[in-house]
Amino acid sequence: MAALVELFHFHSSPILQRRSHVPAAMAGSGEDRRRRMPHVLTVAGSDSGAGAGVQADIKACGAAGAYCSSVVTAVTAQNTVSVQGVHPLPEDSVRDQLRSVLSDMAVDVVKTGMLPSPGVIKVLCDSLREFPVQALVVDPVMVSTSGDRLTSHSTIAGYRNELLPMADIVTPNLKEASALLGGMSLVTVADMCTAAKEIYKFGPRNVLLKGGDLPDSSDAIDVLFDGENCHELRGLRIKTRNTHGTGCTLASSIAAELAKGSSILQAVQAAKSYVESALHYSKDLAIGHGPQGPFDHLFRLKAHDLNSDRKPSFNANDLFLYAVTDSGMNKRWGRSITEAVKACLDGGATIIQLREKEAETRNFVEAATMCLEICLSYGVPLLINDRVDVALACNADGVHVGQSDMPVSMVRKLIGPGKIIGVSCKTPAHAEKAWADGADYIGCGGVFPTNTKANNLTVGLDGLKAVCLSSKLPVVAIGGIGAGNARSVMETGVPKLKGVAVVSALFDRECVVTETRRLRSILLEVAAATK
Ligand SMILES: Nc1ncnc2c1ncn2[C@@H]1O[C@H](COP(=O)(O)OP(=O)(O)OP(=O)(O)O)[C@@H](O)[C@H]1O
Ligand SMILES: Cc1ncc(CO)c(N)n1
Ligand SMILES: [Mg+2]
Repeated sequence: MAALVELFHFHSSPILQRRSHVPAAMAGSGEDRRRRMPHVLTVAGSDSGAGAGVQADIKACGAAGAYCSSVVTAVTAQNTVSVQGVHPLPEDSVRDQLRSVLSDMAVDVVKTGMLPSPGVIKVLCDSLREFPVQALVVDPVMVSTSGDRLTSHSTIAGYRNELLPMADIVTPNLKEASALLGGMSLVTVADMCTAAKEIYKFGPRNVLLKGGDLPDSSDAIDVLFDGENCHELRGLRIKTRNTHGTGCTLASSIAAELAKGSSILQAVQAAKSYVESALHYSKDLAIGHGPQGPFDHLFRLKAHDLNSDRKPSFNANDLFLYAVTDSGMNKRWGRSITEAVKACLDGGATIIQLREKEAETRNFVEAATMCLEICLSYGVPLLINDRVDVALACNADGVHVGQSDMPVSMVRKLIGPGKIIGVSCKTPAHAEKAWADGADYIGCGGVFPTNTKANNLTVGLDGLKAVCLSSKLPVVAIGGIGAGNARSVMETGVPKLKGVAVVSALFDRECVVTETRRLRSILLEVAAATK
């Protein structure tokens, strides 16, 4: 009876309150002032190929800045072709490992992967009752992507009846969700929401149904049901064969973010964006001969290496008043491109981008060469929109590309380490990728509706803030910005936001110098007020 009462009490308390609200890394008692690290314990199987399982978990947590201890439940022999063997460890060994870690090492979050038998599930649930943790993330591993079974049929009941009621979040893929629900077929996003709600009834506080294997979808769509709302989380689907271990990685990354103090939704979004970046970064990686390769969890270390070779000549403060030229507007007002550039420099623009969508290449290169000379005399960098060839030909200071232009990593290879690369981003995932690929800054927008760019999705001030908060690179806001609203943009006060980029507010006006001065004095006022 006592056990039952304890169990009931355990289930009804929000798990994130079980221990402390203070993120692990910040907690510190008077007696022990040693630095703490967010700590995830993974209870999972070993993957000899190291793309999934315990090995993936340790790397994913490491990449997120969390410590990861590991209780091994089984040793698998597997590679990029298939699973050749599964050797479950004795339940006593799993119990011993759990006790060793949980009794001593102040674990914040437990993440589970392969649990080979109902007995192991029982051992784990008992251990969690004895040593409560802040949160439990359950990845109900059942079948490998190669189709090999990683658990017995009888464990499905163990998941449903014992483990899921204790979980803060469970992360089935489509097949696992279907198995948990006795074979329900899942083909659409609407099916995924229905299934997530059904799985929620088993007792977990959140259900993340992963759509990595959703047929015919150009996006990677996951669905998060939190008991009230069904959030549809869309990411880019990266074209690669290197997706072995995405599920383990996602769950571990969620666990690490929870250990750092994030909410469930924040943790899931950060984890999804990390998986997307890692897949993108590793899409051409060649490890193994089978159909599904692993990816590089620690790509960020490499991104740092690549970027640390560079001596970036870029100063983020140059983004303060960013002028983007438009040939149509110049024509309308009867100005040459050099006249337009000189005028905005006189008004105090701090960086110039030539955006010439119609110009013939010969004329564009000539104009860019003249503009570069003018910019050099003002000590202001000149960037070229989209045309890497034109930037190279006139030796401009850099290039600005959009999401459908040449990928940043290729631009970097072509223009070399010393040049500036900017990239247009609408989402935190875009921003993450821009950084990993070696860009120098991000242009985020359209913040407001604009006529300069047709069919351009508006992200609003909230979208801008979200990108700035997640971005490791400096950001310039763009899209419908002018003297009337620049103040509201800069007053968002988000640290990475360095300035505004403008087109029509400068160039679709009678006097470019006057308009640039007007905007500059507004920006200076906000900067002075927020200092
Ligand atoms: N090609 C891809 N591009 C981007 N994201 C992907 C891709 N494939 C999977 N994902 C994402 O990776 C995460 C894991 O989902 P997935 O459905 O692949 O899990 P899984 O089948 O459990 O993985 P595994 O069993 O291989 O470890 C999800 O967030 C999913 O959207
Ligand atoms: C050990 C292990 N755990 C989980 C998975 C699922 O990807 C796998 N292939 N191997
Ligand atoms: Mg999986």
